[in-house]
Amino acid sequence: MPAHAPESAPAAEPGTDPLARERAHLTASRAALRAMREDVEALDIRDVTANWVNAIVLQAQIDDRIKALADLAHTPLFFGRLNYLHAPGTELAEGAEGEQFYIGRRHVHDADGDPMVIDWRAPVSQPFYRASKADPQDIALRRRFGYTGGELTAYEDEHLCDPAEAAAVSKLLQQEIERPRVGPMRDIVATIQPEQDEIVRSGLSGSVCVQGGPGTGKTAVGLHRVAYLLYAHRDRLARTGTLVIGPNRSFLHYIEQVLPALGELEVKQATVDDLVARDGLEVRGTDAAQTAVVKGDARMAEVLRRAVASHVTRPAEPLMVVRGSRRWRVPAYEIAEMVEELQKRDIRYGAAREALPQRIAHAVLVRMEQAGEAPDDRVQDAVARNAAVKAAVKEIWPPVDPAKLVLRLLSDPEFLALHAADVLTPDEQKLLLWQKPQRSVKSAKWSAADLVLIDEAADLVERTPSLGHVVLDEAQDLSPMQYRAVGRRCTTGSATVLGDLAQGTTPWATRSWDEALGHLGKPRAVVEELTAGFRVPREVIAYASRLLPSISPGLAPVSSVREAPGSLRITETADLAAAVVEACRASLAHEGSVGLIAADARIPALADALGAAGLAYLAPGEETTAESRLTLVPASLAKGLEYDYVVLDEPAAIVDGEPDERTGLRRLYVCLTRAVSGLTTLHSAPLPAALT
Ligand SMILES: Nc1ncnc2c1ncn2[C@@H]1O[C@H](COP(=O)(O)OP(=O)(O)OP(=O)(O)O)[C@@H](O)[C@H]1O
Repeated sequence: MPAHAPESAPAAEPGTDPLARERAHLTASRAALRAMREDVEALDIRDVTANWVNAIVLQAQIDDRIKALADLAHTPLFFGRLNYLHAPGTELAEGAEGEQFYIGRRHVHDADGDPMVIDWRAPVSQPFYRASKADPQDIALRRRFGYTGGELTAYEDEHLCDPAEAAAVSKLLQQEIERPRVGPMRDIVATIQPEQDEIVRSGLSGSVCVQGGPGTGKTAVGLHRVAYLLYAHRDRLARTGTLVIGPNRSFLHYIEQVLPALGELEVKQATVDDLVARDGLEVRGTDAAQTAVVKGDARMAEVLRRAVASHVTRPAEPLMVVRGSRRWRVPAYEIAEMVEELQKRDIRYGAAREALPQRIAHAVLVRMEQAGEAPDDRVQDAVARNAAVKAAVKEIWPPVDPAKLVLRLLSDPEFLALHAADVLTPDEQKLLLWQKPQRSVKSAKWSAADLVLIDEAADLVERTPSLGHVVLDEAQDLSPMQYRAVGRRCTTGSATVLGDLAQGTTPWATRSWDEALGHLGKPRAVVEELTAGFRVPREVIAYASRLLPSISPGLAPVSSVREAPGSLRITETADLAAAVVEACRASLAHEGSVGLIAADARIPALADALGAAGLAYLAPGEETTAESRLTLVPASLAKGLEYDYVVLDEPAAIVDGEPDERTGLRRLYVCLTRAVSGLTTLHSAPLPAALT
């Protein structure tokens, strides 16, 4: 693959030097983008808006459009070029004229409407990511551009139909991966790999699950998939909405810039706890691991279903409805039939409760007609709202408050036993019950798992609205009940599930994707695997992979795309704190971000040591800047994050910080796989045996 990168760009005339020609196209594209923005800015909406509400809505849309058309100085407007052998869409006939397209983050056109830059998501851009020598997809030339600080400084060509040209690894891809990290996660549009692109562009109707080791690009792929789906199905998703779910705030903060950088401003982000949060209910309690496991077990859904359904009772008395001088009697058995029929239907408790008065009213109307009256719909509505009917419905099909229901299940052993018999063992029931029964919904010490139960109960009463697409990252840590909570938010939409079974660190961590997808309600989702690692250098991933046989025996190690000799250092030391401070200083001598990762319990001591040494540090989620590049990371928050250099403090303490050894080793695996350029492991206690 010929690469071209003049050290100092010669002042060549456009037309002679290819790089100068490309730069001229960049300048012209920038001017065209500016003109597009100015056109939008010049729009006068006074004549077209009928009222002030319209005007506000339209102006907001215009402002978003102006924002989306911003020319960001450090973001290349295009990063690739394709020369087609034939015009796309035409017959592949001899002599059909080829066309050339520049591929970039957004569509730019000139004053005549002709494209200067094509959106990376457009169908004609696809071969940029997928074409190969084996399958050139009608591409004669693929050109990748290299930028330095917003300047186009290099390009790299592949002649896909030239059998004489040897295939080679792209240097620009290598450089992009190794570019020092400062600030939040960035997009990978310029270098999406073929196997990643297949996931990014898979259709909206199907759900996809991606198993991939650390640094294989799962998060990146999930976010680019949302951007792609919004492009391909903009109207539908604008109506139904999209959501990205991540494990915690600092992770969400780390990824929050990626979609806006791709021009997508409307995607919501949340943790699972955010999804199930309810007004007025605070999480103030924690569960012991064993209890949380039972609360997160899918069998709880059956317990809740039975408990909700148990509120319906058989009518004991006939119903008397008085209208004017007439009395209408509906016998108990007839109401019982209505109740049974509603119970059999697949509708929510609340919807059935609303349907019952109408059924009763209908029975009354039939009697009126038999008596020679001619009642209309208004009469039926009036009967349905009649006080006697309302009272009967309240008795037979009372309203259920989801939080009160869960409060009762967790406080009242008899009520729990009634609904959990033959679902949960007596020991499991005991684990569920609060030591001290809680008195009110407001004052109860709800745990995170309790709120998931309340969410399930709420969905039994009233259907949860579904979004168009949900991306679920770090999915391996969810309990079955949490999968259900996510699943009911995409019942009519689709999901992208991302995770790594080896990184599961909760007591209920996912054992198999098939099982998890069943709980999510997407059993037919396709499971894809990503195996090429873009973050961790070969030496470091090989070291971390020694843990795989102990933590996830079936999984193959990640094969890193990068060789970085000297990237791994393991040192035993007597004075750990001093060695850690020194290692942080040494790492800071390099460009890029530095993460000091340690067992949660060791964080205060290390904070003191850094403070005493005059080393300023950030907490995860705080943005690294060129001035402030060191983050002190508790092991429990390291998941999903990455740093150019990682200093890892006392692996044994990280393992010991977890309730069991396997979880401890998994936590260690996560921590060992956060480094892009170098990992320094320091220990005074012996290293865990699985690592040596
Ligand atoms: N095709 C690519 N080109 C350039 N960089 C890439 C590519 N794919 C992934 N990366 C980079 O590799 C790093 C790891 O990606 P990402 O965080 O998405 O991996 P992950 O599989 O989610 O990792 P983890 O399991 O640790 O959460 C990121 O910096 C990402 O930008």
